[in-house]
Amino acid sequence: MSKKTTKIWRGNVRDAALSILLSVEKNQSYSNLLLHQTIETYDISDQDRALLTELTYGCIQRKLTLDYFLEPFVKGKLESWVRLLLHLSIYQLVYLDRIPNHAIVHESVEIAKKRGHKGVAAVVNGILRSILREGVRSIEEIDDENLQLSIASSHPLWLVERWVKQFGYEKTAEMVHTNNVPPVQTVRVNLMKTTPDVVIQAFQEEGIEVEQSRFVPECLYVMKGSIAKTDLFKHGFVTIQDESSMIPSLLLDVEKDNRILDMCAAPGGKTTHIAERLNATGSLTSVDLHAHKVKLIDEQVQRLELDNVHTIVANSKELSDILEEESFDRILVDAPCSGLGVIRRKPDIKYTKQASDFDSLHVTQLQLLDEASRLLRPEGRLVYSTCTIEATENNETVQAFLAKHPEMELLKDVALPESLTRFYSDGMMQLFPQDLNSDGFFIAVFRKKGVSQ
Ligand SMILES: C[S@@+](CC[C@H](N)C(=O)[O-])C[C@H]1O[C@@H](n2cnc3c(N)ncnc32)[C@H](O)[C@@H]1O
Repeated sequence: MSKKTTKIWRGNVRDAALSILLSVEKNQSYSNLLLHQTIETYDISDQDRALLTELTYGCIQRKLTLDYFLEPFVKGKLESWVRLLLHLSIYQLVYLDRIPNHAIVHESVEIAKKRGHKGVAAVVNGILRSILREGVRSIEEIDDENLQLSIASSHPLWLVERWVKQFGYEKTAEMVHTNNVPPVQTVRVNLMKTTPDVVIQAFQEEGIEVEQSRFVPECLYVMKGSIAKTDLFKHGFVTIQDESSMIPSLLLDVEKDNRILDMCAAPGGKTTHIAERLNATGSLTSVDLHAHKVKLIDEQVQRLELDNVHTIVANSKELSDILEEESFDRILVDAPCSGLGVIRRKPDIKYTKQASDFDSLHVTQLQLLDEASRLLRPEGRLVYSTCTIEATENNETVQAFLAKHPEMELLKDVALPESLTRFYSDGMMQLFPQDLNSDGFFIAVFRKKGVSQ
């Protein structure tokens, strides 16, 4: 079976979804970025965008389950695009009930003809008709508990086994199932300009339903409506940000005249949050390695009308070459990490990470923390955060850092909203996606001991 053409089939949602799935499979880009590009190139109508998103994310999220359903019906080897086309069809047959079965089969056969030839179309037709006749096999018949969880939730077995060892079966099961549930959008209210009550009222008048979080006071859940095109967003009253990502800035305990450093700042979610909590007399230096990413911080700073942020393009592992040692009251290291806490937003991550990635990230994270300890003044506070739940990058990075830096200690008592205190213990906070229904996150809070100690 050979591929005949990849010419764009304008307006065709399923062909568009297939082209995204193929690019993700070839590691060409992340699904969320491809989705935006494909909506443009395929000229997908407004009403079909939600279906395109659902098909794309659904097939990536359920890849291993779909393969498990497909396998008994396949004789011989299938080309990647044919297998992904069958995933797309099985996904619709099993998980969506608004599209009639005959329409699903018909459309898949048409795509097979267009991308391949009549022979491929006959194979696709035959497999789908057999599935309709016989049904898909049960996952419950898998004996091994971890393998069953891996197939049911479509997370690679090695990750499931690793997490069961680290967190136990129940926590892992809750986490992998939550990873397949779409997140609720959250926004952060810019406290420098307004209050949550005023924003809730203003959104209500525009027909947008939001609810205030009981965890982070400036966080609102968007229950109905879209935020990105509202005036409140354009004029900097709110920022779209996951709730977990708001917590590191709370834990930084910003005081009005602080000199603050954000060492891994782009695209600026936490930097702008810190700046919103800082008085005009305080200052915030925000650093990132990449110029194009620093531009994104500048854009957000401008939108939010913040005038206390100074951005720098630099390697934060070498910042003491350009910034004065022991000169910052607060430092945030929101480190590069494996991102295993954000699988709900970027489902492709779970198939591409390897254990060796955790080790190399651990080294980078330690180098960044080393530099942070040089730049922090005695009695200053350092917050370390990642959006992963992987121990190598979290607890183990913290322990290795403490072992090397006797001048640093974990802060056991911190001010937090009451509803969050149960997640904080011994200077650290590990959030799973199921805890606040938000990203999986890790945060550690350090203090540099005073000169007399
Ligand atoms: C987790 S992201 C930061 C997210 C950001 N704090 C926010 O809330 O929007 C990590 C960032 O670290 C940056 N980074 C990675 N290595 C770096 C280095 N050596 N020096 C400075 N920035 C680095 C990456 O470019 C990336 O933007």
